[in-house]
Amino acid sequence: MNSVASFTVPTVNNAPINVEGLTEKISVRDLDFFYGEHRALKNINVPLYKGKVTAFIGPSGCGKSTLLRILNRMYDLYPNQRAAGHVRLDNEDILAPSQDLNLLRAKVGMVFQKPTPFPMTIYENIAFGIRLYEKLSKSELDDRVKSALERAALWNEVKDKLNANGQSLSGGQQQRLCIARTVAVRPEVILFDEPCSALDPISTAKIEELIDELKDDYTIAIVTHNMQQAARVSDFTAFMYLGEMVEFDETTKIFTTPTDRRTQDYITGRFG
Ligand SMILES: Nc1ncnc2c1ncn2[C@@H]1O[C@H](COP(=O)(O)OP(=O)(O)OP(=O)(O)O)[C@@H](O)[C@H]1O
Repeated sequence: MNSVASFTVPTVNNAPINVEGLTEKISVRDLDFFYGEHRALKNINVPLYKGKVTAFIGPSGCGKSTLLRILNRMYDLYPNQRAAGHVRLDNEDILAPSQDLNLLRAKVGMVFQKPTPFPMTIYENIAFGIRLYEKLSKSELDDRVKSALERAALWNEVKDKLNANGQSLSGGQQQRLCIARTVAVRPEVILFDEPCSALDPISTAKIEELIDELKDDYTIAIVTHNMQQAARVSDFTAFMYLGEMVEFDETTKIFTTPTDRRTQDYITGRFG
């Protein structure tokens, strides 16, 4: 963790501080995670900077998805899964038992590997989530649905068929629908877990463009196996190996002059 050293203590009295003008939106500190007895994450320390995209890379099984699923307490849905340590969102520990999970998941949205539209209309796919959190008038709801679809660069393709089933869209459109659904509840952080792995190159390019646009308003984390994608979309990159955070740094640094030999070997395709 040599190059990450300057990032590991960016708090003063538990308050986020600026590191070279950056604000930590999420601070992961001394985090362990267990599937039953299996310790899948070991002493993870990493910041997610506000308004930036952070990519998580590393060989299969190194713990990338596990880490992402902790950031909105998704693991809480499963027995025998346990996190220990600290994850602060705006300085509030989201691992605290008192954490309101609905509120947390409204603030920290997630887009999965496989597009997962609900078996309902395009309109309802978006409106459904909004209604869980807010009571809006019909016209306010219409406006919100429209702006979420615009934000996800899907409006022009679906504006004349909002009553069609969401599952009738192409894979790439379905993934943008899922992004619109996430954006519609106005989260502060968006987690992308290999969002393009089921998509063709054109749809992938659209999602990458979208991520680039979204980062102006959201803090973004993305798990990807695609090194070019990590290099293209992210500002910071975290390289994980066997449940450990090996190196975290600016993406340009990770891809040009990584500090750790294992990072170098991974990005040059020597393993993984
Ligand atoms: N539900 C589970 N029960 C038990 N162990 C699990 C479970 N999910 C993941 N693991 C283990 O935790 C470790 C980390 O898995 P995780 O899925 O987070 O890795 P990953 O880096 O996202 O992998 P991939 O790139 O293949 O998706 C692995 O050793 C995996 O076998």
